[in-house]
Amino acid sequence: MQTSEKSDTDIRFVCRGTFVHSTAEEALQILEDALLGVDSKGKIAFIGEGKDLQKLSESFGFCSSAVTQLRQHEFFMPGMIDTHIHAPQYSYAGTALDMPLLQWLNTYTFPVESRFQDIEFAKKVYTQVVKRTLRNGTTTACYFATIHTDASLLLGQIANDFGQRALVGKVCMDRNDGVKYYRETSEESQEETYRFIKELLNKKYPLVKPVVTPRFAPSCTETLLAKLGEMAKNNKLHIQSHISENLKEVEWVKELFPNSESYTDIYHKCNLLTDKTIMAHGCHLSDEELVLFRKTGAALSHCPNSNISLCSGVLNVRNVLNHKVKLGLGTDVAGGYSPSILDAVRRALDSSKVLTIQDPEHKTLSFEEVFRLATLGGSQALSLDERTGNFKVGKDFDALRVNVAAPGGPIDLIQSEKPQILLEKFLNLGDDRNIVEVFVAGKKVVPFSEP
Ligand SMILES: O=c1[nH]c(=O)c2nc[nH]c2[nH]1
Ligand SMILES: [Zn+2]
Repeated sequence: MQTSEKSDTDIRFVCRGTFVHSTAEEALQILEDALLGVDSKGKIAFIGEGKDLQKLSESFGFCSSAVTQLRQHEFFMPGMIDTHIHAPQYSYAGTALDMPLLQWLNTYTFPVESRFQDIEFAKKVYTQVVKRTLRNGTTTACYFATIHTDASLLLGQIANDFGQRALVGKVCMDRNDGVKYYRETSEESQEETYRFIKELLNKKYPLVKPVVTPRFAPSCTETLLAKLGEMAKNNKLHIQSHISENLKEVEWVKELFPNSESYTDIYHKCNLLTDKTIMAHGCHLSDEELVLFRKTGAALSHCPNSNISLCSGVLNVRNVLNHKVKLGLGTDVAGGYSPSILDAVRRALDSSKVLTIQDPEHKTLSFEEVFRLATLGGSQALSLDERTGNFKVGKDFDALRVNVAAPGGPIDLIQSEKPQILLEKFLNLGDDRNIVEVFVAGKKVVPFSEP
């Protein structure tokens, strides 16, 4: 039994049933007939066994009749973590997947992102993306916005209003020869990033924080990258960017930064690789670069839908894990066409199988391992694992109540199944119809409450 030190914590609610989650030791730990109590601050106060109901209700002072009992085919799992998503690109998700990265950015992405100076358009898209991801079980999202400070602040406000845990980044880019009207001067980028961070922190949103966001090395001069590194260091901020997604991009980076040893070295020299850094993709990183990630504590976001959709490459997740680099999953909307981390789970499994087809020695990822990437792995990658990622006393209760046999849902259960099979079916076949409730920091955020 796990309990918090103080037994006089006010209990907000208690649930009883099956809980599945990951730990450092076990990719899948199943707690059957467990009792989990959430305190008035939204934190997990205790996790015990159903048979100890009486004892727990006495020491924590809750009424045993007020316990919510999960039904058959239901379980709780930790909320899923999207470690890389472009909120503005949700406006064209599901389209524009017919060209490689660099052309794709110039043809679709930059023209669309430039529209977000229109705050009404931003409000519409950002409300939709926050609602859609929450419904799909994303309790934490690490968002790229655009270069527009006020619209980026609005994204933070909308995530806060709907109760999603989020890191939000105002995008920085002081070079863009492809689409010249979508870029800032270096001074603007620095000043506006400073304003963005200050204003967002001043809001004191409990779950929404800023993240320093150079788009990627080709969009930024070395001067800007170094200034952003300094800003992140002085204010102990999160950092996000892209790295080694596509081979043409890697070649281009070599031309733009001839004095750097590698793509990773550029970010490293500018103080942008820290234990609060998350870099998307990394499909073409060398082992030496992975060693540098490990040394600095920087993390990778694996975005398999995007990597396949834009024909960028296939990340060897097994190799990343063997290098002990922190790793989470990302949808990378809209290079990835799906806003659901369940889709990222499936594409990660498919990608791993493709690697096994190419090399039978490759050790395919199991669904349990990918489940861990979608939850605990994501929280570690974002350095938020003190707060979220699994069910541990003292962490926030970020959770999905899953009903595998939800009426009208996509899964037909022929017979009663063990929790491990229920989870596997949900990961492979489930969708938002199976996610009957979503909790963030102990607050029910789905179904949405009436305004
Ligand atoms: O998948 C991606 N999406 C983007 O918007 C982007 N910008 C730089 N590199 C990128 N990769
Ligand atoms: Zn991206």
